Amino acid sequence: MQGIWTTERIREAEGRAFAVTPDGELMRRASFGLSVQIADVLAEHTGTVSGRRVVLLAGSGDNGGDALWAGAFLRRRGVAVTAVLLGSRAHEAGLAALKRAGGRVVSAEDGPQWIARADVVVDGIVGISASGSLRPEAARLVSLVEAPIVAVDLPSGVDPDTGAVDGPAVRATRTVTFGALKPVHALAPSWCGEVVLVDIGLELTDPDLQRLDVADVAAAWPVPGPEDDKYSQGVVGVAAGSATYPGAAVLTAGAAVRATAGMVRYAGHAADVVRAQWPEVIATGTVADAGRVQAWAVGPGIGIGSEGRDVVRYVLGQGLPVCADADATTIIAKSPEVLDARDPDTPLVLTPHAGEYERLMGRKPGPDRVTAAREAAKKYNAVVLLKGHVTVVAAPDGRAAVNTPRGAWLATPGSGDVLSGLLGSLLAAGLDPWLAAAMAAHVHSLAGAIAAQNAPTSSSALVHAIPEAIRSIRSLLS
Ligand SMILES: NC(=O)C1=CN([C@@H]2O[C@H](COP(=O)(O)OP(=O)(O)OC[C@H]3O[C@@H](n4cnc5c(N)ncnc54)[C@H](O)[C@@H]3O)[C@@H](O)[C@H]2O)[C@@H](O)CC1
Ligand SMILES: [K+]
Repeated sequence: MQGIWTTERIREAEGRAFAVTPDGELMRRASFGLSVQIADVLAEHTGTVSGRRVVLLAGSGDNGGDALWAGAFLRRRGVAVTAVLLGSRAHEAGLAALKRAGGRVVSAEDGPQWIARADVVVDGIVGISASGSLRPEAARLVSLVEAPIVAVDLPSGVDPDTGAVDGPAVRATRTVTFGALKPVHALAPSWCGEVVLVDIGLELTDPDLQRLDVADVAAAWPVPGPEDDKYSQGVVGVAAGSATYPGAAVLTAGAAVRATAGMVRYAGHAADVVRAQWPEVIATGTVADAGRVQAWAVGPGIGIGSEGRDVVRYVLGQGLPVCADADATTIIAKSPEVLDARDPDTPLVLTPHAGEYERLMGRKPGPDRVTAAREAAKKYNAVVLLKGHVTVVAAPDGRAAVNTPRGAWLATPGSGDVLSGLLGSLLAAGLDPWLAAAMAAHVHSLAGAIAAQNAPTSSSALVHAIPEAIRSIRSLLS
């Protein structure tokens, strides 16, 4: 697991580190690491370091200080460094160091001509003390940049704790952060670019947010043992689709088939179509006839009428883990009494997108999606997987995981049905529901990247890419 800490926790850790390190030492570590990364981006984009031109956009706080000190280090490698000072003042020691090293310092007014000739621009405008979007002067200079941007700690203008952007912000090629990952790095990947973590010796435990490593998914993925048969690995029940919309049934059941070696049962009006597509699925007309399962994936395409409501109520009443997706979420939002059928100790995973979230909670998720997911998890005593470009998975006990996607190809019809089938199969295997949801999101986005390979894809292709995704994850173990 990768840990991610809020800026408040980072400040506390910095406070503890300050107390035991000589004055200026943390900034020296940070800015030296930063200078190495700036040189690396220079080399990557121009082929050389010495003789190249770097412009530092330096705000008045320590983020600007990091940039100015990094500029001083780059001077030693023969880089022409120009600092453009923003705000009322500059970090004094950093400014002095840059000047001593032979760096040029100019006002914001003179910035444009230097920015026009820069090979790399460094965003040292604001760091973890930022609030709101870029101020007009900074926004104007940033809009002129054509060179790659290296962001110091985080891209300025993006909220450090939520990743939200509500005005001008920096879009970085690379973000060099210090000590630990902050929420912005996981929640705003398209603004951060590649994120590089420089160790400055902060000590942090109990992360506020987590992100699964490939190794975590590999280690926890259920694998049949020699004693297992088709039942013992967990039988997944899929209640999805309708006679008019059989596609959701085929995709949800198909994802379950591809994600597990165990048995998949289907119940609903699309039984014939499901059987034709997936002969290995045991398909029946109703959930009551489905036979024994260890978990249910319910909802995609079942409709939100009384029949759908009866299906959701039945499934919730079985004392088994349930992934309630799509129409099932809307049914739960509109008729919360269906939840009375549920034993509160049995795992429930809700998988709303923003619109379904609004139905469940009576308000939009808003810019702080992690808090939004946590609040819904508390209210429903369920794991909530809040869909979006970045997926957030929160548990009622406060655990939260983020899945940072690879590209945006997954925004394709039926993609959610696939996630539902994946999640159902992990619940049937007996995994902790929060971990199951985070793992399903991880494999889903990897399968999406495999299916897409930088071109549009479809949910059917996504289903077929699931084994390849699992294989590539598990190959880490061999
Ligand atoms: N504290 C530490 O131990 C370390 C901090 N480091 C750096 O210090 C940074 C934090 O520095 P500071 O706390 O001085 O603050 P920042 O440099 O993040 O911000 C400076 C000031 O800018 C103002 N401001 C807020 N939002 C703004 C906006 N949108 N536009 C313009 N101005 C805005 C605020 O008055 C704020 O205090 C970190 O992000 C990191 O880069 C590193 O040197 C590593 C060590
Ligand atoms: K910055």
